[in-house]
Amino acid sequence: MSLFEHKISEIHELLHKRDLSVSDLVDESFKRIGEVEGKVQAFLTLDEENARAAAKALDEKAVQSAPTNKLYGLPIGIKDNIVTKGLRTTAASKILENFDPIYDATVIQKLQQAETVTIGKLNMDEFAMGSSNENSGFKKTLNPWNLDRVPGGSSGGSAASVAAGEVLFSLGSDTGGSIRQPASFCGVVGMKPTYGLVSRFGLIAFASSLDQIGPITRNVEDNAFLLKAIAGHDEMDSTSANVDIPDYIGSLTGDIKGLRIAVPKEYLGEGVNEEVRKSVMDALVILERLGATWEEVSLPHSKYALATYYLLSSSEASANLARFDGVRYGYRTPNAENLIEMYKKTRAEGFGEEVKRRIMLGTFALSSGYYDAYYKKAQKVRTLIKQDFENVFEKYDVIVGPTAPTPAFKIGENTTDPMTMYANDILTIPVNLAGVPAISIPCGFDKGLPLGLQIIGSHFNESTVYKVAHAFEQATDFHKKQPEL
Ligand SMILES: NC(=O)C[C@H](N)C(=O)O
Repeated sequence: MSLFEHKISEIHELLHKRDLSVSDLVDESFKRIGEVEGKVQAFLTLDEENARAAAKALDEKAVQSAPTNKLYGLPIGIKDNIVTKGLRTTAASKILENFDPIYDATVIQKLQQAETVTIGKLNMDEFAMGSSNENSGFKKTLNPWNLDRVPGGSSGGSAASVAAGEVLFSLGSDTGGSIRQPASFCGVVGMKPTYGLVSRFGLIAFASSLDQIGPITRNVEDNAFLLKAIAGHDEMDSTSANVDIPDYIGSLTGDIKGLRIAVPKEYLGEGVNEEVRKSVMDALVILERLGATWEEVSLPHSKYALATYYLLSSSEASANLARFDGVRYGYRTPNAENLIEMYKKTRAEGFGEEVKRRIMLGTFALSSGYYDAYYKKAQKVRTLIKQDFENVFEKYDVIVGPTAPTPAFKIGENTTDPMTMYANDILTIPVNLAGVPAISIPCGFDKGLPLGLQIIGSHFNESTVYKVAHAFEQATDFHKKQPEL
């Protein structure tokens, strides 16, 4: 059995009793990477030398006093759009191929305080634009459950590395489903926190009003530990919320008797695969057995979510990505005659197809004459979508449905028409537009491919989301299955 099949609390216990060292954990990580990385391709950069040095230093420290910090010495992988000082950070884009940040993101500083060990940086869709990792500027990560399938995206490397046992846990980011959909495809637990709960300082911006960093783990308890470590107010992020961070672990105990679940009819309708629908219905039976009740509800504006998201996120991307101009960061074309040509060629050569598509879409939506018809209208619809959620949460504690309409699709299956790729986000996007928290946890399999259950909470109510997720996990075995690699 791999060390990483243990929960954080169990590993901590072993470290505390000195039955295990941090170097053992880091060895385990690199041993596994040596065995499976050739197949899975989850990492863009490995940081072996520093990871081993950090492990040694932590082991020496532990001789003086036994570690009390729960995350002490645990090997973590970081999505490559989160900046790490001196460690190459590319956002999977050629335009940042050789970019070494000069500072650490706030979440990285927090992990340093928690004394985790960074193993490396994980593959993703370029600038987080995509649902399959096929838009990475460097390579395709494959699904550990079936190497012909995508791992999901954009945090595909983050989900695949955890599922493959290369790291104990990872950080991803979620703008329209980028943590939850890959978690669903790879059979792991992924949490998109409430907008504002986790600092975005040092997250390479895609769509600033939607982006959130969150944890990907093998089980719900570990996820709660990691979120607790990275959440909290940060004056470096003006949208960071000043709220108390509850004891998520404490909230896992206790039952879900009397809990009221809403199941949106829009989330089980046309386009949702039969096995996916069945796994959600079976999950509801289990939740009922645990004492919860459920009713069908409507989120009537869901049908506008996809269009709203792709308008707003592309508009924000068109503004955010203006900074990649060959002057300030990264790549600069070697063959330009003048400044304007330098800008044009740098961006034409540095960005991939999907990124260019979104910049053009967003620039169009923001341009004078179209702004009111597209951008402004989308902002209004976003408010209606948010209100849909608020209405449901007046009467219900959580909303439950599938994470994605299908299990992991085949590599190349959705690449010819961007719309089919965008449609994969249909069940995750409304959550980002509303700013509420949601988790994906394993809830079944379809022909050997994992399926995810999405549990959505009201603003800053991660505790209730975790409690329901944990109760379901304790009553099922889906999270215990491992991919054979
Ligand atoms: N970034 C995300 O959350 C993923 C989404 N599929 C997108 O391409 O925008």
